[in-house]
Amino acid sequence: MKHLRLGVNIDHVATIRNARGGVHPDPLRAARIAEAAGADGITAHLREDRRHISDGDITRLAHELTIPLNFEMAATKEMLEIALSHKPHASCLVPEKREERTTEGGLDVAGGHNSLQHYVDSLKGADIRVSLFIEADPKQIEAAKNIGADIIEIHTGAYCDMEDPAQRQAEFERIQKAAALAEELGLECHAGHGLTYGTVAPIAAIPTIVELNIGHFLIGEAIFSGLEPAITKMRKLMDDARQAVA
Ligand SMILES: CC(=O)[C@@H](O)[C@H](O)COP(=O)(O)O
Ligand SMILES: NCC(=O)COP(=O)(O)O
Repeated sequence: MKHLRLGVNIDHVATIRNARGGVHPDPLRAARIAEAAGADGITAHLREDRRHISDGDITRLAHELTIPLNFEMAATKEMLEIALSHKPHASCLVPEKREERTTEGGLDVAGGHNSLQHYVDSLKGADIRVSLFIEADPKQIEAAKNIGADIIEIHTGAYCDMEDPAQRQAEFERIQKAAALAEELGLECHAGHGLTYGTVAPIAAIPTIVELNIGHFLIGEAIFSGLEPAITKMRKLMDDARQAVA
């Protein structure tokens, strides 16, 4: 059974910092705590509007982290230049709409692959692993393979938000099939967005998923329990779910 990695997304440490300006709380300090608590990597999304993570945060993370950095970025010239200057372990291309509250869906790789090809090639040319954040849709997964992505990250937001059990089960099965297709095509499969203690186990039990990226819930939970205990608990829920299917 493949090891299931946990990437801790620290964006919302920066959200809290930015509410007052200044330097507290520091996302890099959160990243170090995450590592001590068993995170395998750190994810940070430098949004075009800089609503949370800043350019300075990315510089510090890229230079000071001892675990891999997954740099989430829109497919823009500005972000590409930043990625190429820091050479993170991986870059995950995500769709971005300035007015959205959070990432609402996946990239349309199948419909717009010509525009993404340049970004995939440039990042890979700099030895940066390329991930595409997409919906659990076979068309998108095949398109990701065709443009040379190394990884897909399946958007789990809809699965997490669905309240109707039948609908959630249907979305879960779509994710399960998508993860199997990714493996068949030789793509590494990650998943994330909106995952919580309550929703993580079924996703963690999908054997062809090798990494989960989790942020907003963990940072919120850290207010009540502390960051290290919140991550330790998430890690245990993931490991227990994985063990149960081994
Ligand atoms: C792409 C993704 O799922 C995360 O980076 C997420 O977007 C971060 O949080 P916000 O959407 O709130 O910026
Ligand atoms: N790519 C998903 C991610 O990094 C974390 O999303 P969330 O847990 O903050 O919703």
